Amino acid sequence: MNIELDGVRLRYGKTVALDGLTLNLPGGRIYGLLGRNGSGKTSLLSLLAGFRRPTAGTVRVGGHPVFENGTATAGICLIRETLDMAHHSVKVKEVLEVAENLRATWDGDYAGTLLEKFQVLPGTSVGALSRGKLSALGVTVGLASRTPVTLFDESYLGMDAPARYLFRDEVLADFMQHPRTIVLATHLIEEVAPLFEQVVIIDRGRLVLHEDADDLRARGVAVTGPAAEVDRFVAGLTVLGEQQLGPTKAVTVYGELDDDRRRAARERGLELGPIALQDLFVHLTAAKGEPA
Ligand SMILES: Nc1ncnc2c1ncn2[C@@H]1O[C@H](COP(=O)(O)OP(=O)(O)OP(=O)(O)O)[C@@H](O)[C@H]1O
Repeated sequence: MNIELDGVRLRYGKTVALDGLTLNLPGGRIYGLLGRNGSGKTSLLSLLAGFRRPTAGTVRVGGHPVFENGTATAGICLIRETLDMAHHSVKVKEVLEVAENLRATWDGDYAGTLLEKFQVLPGTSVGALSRGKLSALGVTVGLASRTPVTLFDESYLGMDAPARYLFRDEVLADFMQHPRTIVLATHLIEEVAPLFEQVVIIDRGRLVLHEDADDLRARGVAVTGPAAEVDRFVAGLTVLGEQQLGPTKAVTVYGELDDDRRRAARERGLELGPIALQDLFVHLTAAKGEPA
């Protein structure tokens, strides 16, 4: 299901959270939504879920405006860091029952399997869950809803590393079986970056880029080899970071290398490798005076 934003502006009183955002996200893909603190990610996802009305511009999902449109929002599931809907006395199994009643696409067996994998007991009350287990319940609801548009807003914060890896693997496996539009807003970029087909970066409410993840990765390169050779090779390039271990140095640079430069690197015994998406993100969103 396609997501389309046209000239979207969102204000909270005097604060402009989103400022003229125009974006077209074709359906059936996994998107990474990246942005620094306060850049507008949660605001954007709230608009997509129909929780808020844009101050200006249009938000359409599957071709339809979403605000106050129950038919459209039935196919959209937003999972935030904490479960919005659950009072602390409600039991886990009751949360799943509510989700089942809300979503025609709900898969109860899959929800049960996920709870087992995340080791969350159905009889536990929500208030008794640890932060990580609460997040696990949230992502269980998000995945088992199988809504055509599923939005995860930092929903796995608080989960330990094995649980986060489980979440990542489940997103991929379930997406392959049941393709849909998934948007993941995250600060743990490298952990989930392998999932992203396309990346959207926003900063101060404005679009910085919307690009294929592979094209974005190709915007930078890691150069590794003998320190002196590496220094000579990267002279004049935009260096994002460097690490040295004994005589070997690894430098990440911003900018694509043409074939001649790549050949020259090989002739000097230098290795060229992919750069972390997180390094590019830091560079592209660095404020004046910050390391980029
Ligand atoms: N309910 C609100 N009332 C007033 N201002 C708000 C409200 N919600 C968000 N804002 C402001 O809107 C801007 C965007 O916030 P938003 O929560 O969308 O950013 P974010 O990218 O999700 O941030 P983070 O990564 O820190 O969660 C910020 O300046 C924030 O202070």
